Amino acid sequence: MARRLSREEAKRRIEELRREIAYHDYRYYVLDSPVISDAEYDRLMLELMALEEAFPEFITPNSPTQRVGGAPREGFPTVRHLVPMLSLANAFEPGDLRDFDRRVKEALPGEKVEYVVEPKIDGLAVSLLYRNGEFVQGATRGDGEVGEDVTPNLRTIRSIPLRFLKDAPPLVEVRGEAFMPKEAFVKLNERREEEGEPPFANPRNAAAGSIRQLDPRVTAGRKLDFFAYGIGYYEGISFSTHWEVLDWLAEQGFRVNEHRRLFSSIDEVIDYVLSWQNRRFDLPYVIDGMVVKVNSLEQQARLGATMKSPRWAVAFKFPPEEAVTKLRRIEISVGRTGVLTPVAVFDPVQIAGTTVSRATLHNEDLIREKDIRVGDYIVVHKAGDVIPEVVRSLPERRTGEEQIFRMPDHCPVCGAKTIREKGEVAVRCPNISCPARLKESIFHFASRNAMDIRGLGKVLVEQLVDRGLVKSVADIYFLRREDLLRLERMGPKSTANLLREIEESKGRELHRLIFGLGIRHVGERAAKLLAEHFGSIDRLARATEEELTAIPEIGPKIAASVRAFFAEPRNLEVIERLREAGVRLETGEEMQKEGPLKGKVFVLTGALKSFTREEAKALIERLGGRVASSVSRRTDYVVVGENPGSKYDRARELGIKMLNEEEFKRLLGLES
Ligand SMILES: NC(=O)c1ccc[n+]([C@@H]2O[C@H](COP(=O)([O-])OP(=O)(O)OC[C@H]3O[C@@H](n4cnc5c(N)ncnc54)[C@H](O)[C@@H]3O)[C@@H](O)[C@H]2O)c1
Ligand SMILES: [Zn+2]
Repeated sequence: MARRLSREEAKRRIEELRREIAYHDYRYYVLDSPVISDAEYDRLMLELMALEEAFPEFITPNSPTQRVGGAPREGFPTVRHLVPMLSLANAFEPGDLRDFDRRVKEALPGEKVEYVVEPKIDGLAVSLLYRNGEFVQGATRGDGEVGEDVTPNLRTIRSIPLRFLKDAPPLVEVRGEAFMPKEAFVKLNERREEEGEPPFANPRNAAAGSIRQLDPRVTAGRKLDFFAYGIGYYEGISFSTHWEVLDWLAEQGFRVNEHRRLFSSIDEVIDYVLSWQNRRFDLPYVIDGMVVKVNSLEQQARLGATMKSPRWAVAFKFPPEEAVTKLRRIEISVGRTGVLTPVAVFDPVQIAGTTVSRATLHNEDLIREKDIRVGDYIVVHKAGDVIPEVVRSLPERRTGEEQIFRMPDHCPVCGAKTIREKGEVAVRCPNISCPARLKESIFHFASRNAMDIRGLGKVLVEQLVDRGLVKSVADIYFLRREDLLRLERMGPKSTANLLREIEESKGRELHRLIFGLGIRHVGERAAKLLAEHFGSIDRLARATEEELTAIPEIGPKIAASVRAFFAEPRNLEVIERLREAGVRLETGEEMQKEGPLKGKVFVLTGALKSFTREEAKALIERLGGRVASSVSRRTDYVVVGENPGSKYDRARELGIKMLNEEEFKRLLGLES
C-alpha cells in the first residue's frame, strides 16, 4: 500500500499517523487509559513504519518509530537508567522469526547461536537497583533513558525481594515485569465499575496505573506481582549466558517464569512459540506474546542495539483474539448501588478459549462514543483475556434496520424514575428498596469477604426478596424455619444449615459488617481502616467528615459517602435491627476495653426482685455487656427471674448458661 501513495500523499499520511500515535501514546503511557486496542495501535505503527521505509527521507528523530515511548509524568522524581531500557522489535508471524534468525546469523557468521524463549508478560517494565544486595531504588522504564522513581510503590510487591537471598554484589540492576494477575484485574475492574470509576483497559494499564500512584498504600492494595527477566547494569558478578542470569535471579529470590526454554534452532523456537498461542489462556496472568533472546551475552554485546530495541531479541506477538458477531439486544442490569449497566447480548463466539455471548457496555456515553447500535455487527474481544468487551461496531455493514440505544428513564425492575448525577456517567435507580438493588445488596452482605453466609446464594436471595420475606439485610436474622421450608429447594436439612450459618455470622468481625453494608466507595480495605479506627458502628455512625478524612487513605469521596449512609434513617433502622438480632457491632479490642463483661450478651426473662428490667440493663451495659431481646447462639447468659417465658425453653434447647438472680448479682459484682 505504501508504494501506491504519491510522495505528497505519503507525507500527509505520515504526519497524520504521527499525530494519531502521539495521542494514543499519551492516553496509554501518561494517562494509563488507552482508547484503542493494542492490536489497532500496532496496525497504525506498522503502517507508519512501512511508509517510513518506503520514504526514508521523511524519517525524523521525533517520529514515534524512533523512540521507546512513555514520557515520565509529573509528580514523581525522575531516575536516569544506568543502561537504557529499550523496547523490543516485534514479530507477528513465523516468517518474522526466521528473518530475525537470519539477521542474527549474518551478524555472527559461522557461529552457533542458542535462543532463550520466555513468555512476554503483559505488564510494566521496571528496573530495580540493588546495592550490596539491598533493594534501594525502583523505577519505571519511562522513555527508556529516564524513568520515574516509584521505589515505595514497588516495595509493596511481595515477590520483589528486599534483599538478595545469597549474594551481595556492589551494584545490580534487576529488570523485569510488574504485572497484575487476571483475577486481581477482574476484581479491580468490578470494584471500579461499582464505584463509578472507569475500568482499566487491560492488566498492563492496571499495573501501570497501580504503580504510578502517589500514595503507595493504594499500590499495596492492588495485588501486583513481578517476574524478573534480566539484568541491566552490574558489578562484582559475571555471567556468560542469559540462561545463567535467569538462574541466578531465581537463586536470589526472584520469581522467574517457569515456562522459559533454551533452544538451538529457530525451528524449535517457532514450534514452542506457537504452542503457546492457545495454551496461554490457561495462565493466571496475561501474556501477549513470547520473547526470543540470543542466549550468549557476548554475542548479545556484538549484536548491539538500534535506537529503539536490541538486535539480539524479538517479541513474537500473538494475533489479537477478536471476533465479529451480531449484536442482538442490549439488556439492563441493576447493581447494588442502583447503577444501571447496559449489557450487550450477541450471537455466541469463541474468544480466548471460551464461548461468549454477553459483554458489559459500561455506560450510555461509551455506547454513543463507539456508535454501537442494536443489530450492528460488532468486534468483540476480552480485556485481559478475561472480560468480554465490545471493541467497536462495523458501520459499513449496516442495513438501516439498526436501532440507536437509549438508556431507559425508568428502572426496568421497580419502575422508579432514574437519575444521572452531574459529572457522573452512571444512570441510577434511586429507590433504595428496589428489588434489584436489594437482591444485590443482600448477596453482597452474605458474600465471602463480608458476612460469609454460604447457604445464601443468588437463587435463594431471589426468592426471599420476591416473596417479601427480606426487605433489608437485617431481615436475614429474623428468618424463621417455617418461612424457609416453604421455599423451593429448601428441605429441613438445608434450612437447619442455613439458620446455623446465619447465626454464626452474627459474630463476624466489624470490618466485614461494614464492608457488607455496601456503603458506596467503601471496599474491603476502607472497611478495615474504618473498623480499626472507630471500633464500633455507633462511633462510625457519629463520625464527622473531618474525623473520617483524618484517617490516611480515607478521602473526601469515601467520607461523604459514609456520612450520607448514616444520615439515611432507613439505614439507621437496619443497624438497630442488626443490634436487636445480636449481630456484633464492635471490634474485639473495643469489647475488651469496655469492661469485665467484655461484650457478653444477656437475655432477661421473667421478673427480677431486686431491680427493674431497665436497671438490670443499665448495670450490664456499664460493665461492657449488652442485652438482647431474643435468645440466640450468640447469647452468653440468660438471666431467669420469676415466671420465665418461652426464652427459657429456647435457652435450654441451645444449652446456654442460665443464671438465677443470686448468680446474676454475683456476676455483676454486687453482694447478695
Ligand atoms: N492501545 C494503545 O493506545 C497503545 C498505545 C501505546 C502503546 N501500546 C502498546 O504498547 C506496545 C509498545 O510497548 P513497548 O514499547 O513496551 O513494547 P512491547 O510491549 O511490544 O515489548 C517490550 C516490553 O516487553 C516487556 N516484556 C515482557 N516480558 C518480557 C521478557 N520476558 N523479556 C523482555 N521484555 C519483556 C517489557 O516491559 C518490555 O519493555 C505496543 O505494541 C502497543 O501494543 C498501545
Ligand atoms: Zn429500581
